[in-house]
Amino acid sequence: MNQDELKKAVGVKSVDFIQSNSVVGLGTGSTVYFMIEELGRRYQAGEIKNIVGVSTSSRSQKQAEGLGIPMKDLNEVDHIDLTIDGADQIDKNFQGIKGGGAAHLLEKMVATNSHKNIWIVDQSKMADQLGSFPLPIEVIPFGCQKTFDDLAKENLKPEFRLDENGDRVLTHNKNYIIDLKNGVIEHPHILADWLDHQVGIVAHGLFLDIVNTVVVGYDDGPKVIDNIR
Ligand SMILES: O=C(CO)[C@H](O)[C@H](O)COP(=O)(O)O
Repeated sequence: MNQDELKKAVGVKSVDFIQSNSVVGLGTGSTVYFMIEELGRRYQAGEIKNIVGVSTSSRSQKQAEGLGIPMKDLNEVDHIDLTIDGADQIDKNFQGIKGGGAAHLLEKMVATNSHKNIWIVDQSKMADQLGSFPLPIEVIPFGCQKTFDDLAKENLKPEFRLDENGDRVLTHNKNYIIDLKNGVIEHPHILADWLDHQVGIVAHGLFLDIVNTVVVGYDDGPKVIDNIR
């Protein structure tokens, strides 16, 4: 199977976890795309009824609305039953890096307001340790060079993320993304704690102790790893 087929297989499989009468967080990315397509299909067929979606990006919002899935803002729901999202890297302790699509602030807010979180990934995302995927940091534009310098002083090898025109990528909230390219992250909790305390950083892509179930796409089919925490 090619990578897209693996992504589709896990996206479709993960919809088995969505129950009728529930509030569902919809992640962002090319793997989640397949999940939303399948959710829309089952919703239209009446196989899943009475759900409300909460999206993590305008892309997912538009896709879900186009499929007729009722959507609400995070402010309009008192809880989310389950969020299904992609990930950029998952280590052997099921800690993750997210934000490759620059949506990790909204994704983290939705994930931390969810009773349960499922990540859907193809096999290439599984790693022993985090870090070969650069760690995305969302920073406010005001004073961002100071924030950048602080990250550089810690030897975290920061680089502003640029688009195809060479302009700084803007997030949903009109912030910038800095990717940290310092390689293997030996102590994710220590780094996350430090980043959480830097003024000017809005959100980092370390998603620690969040996921409950991972669905991994392998050539012989999706494997569900459940009851992680
Ligand atoms: O964190 C994310 C967006 O901010 C995505 O979930 C992550 O980048 C995975 O995307 P894809 O399924 O396209 O590989």
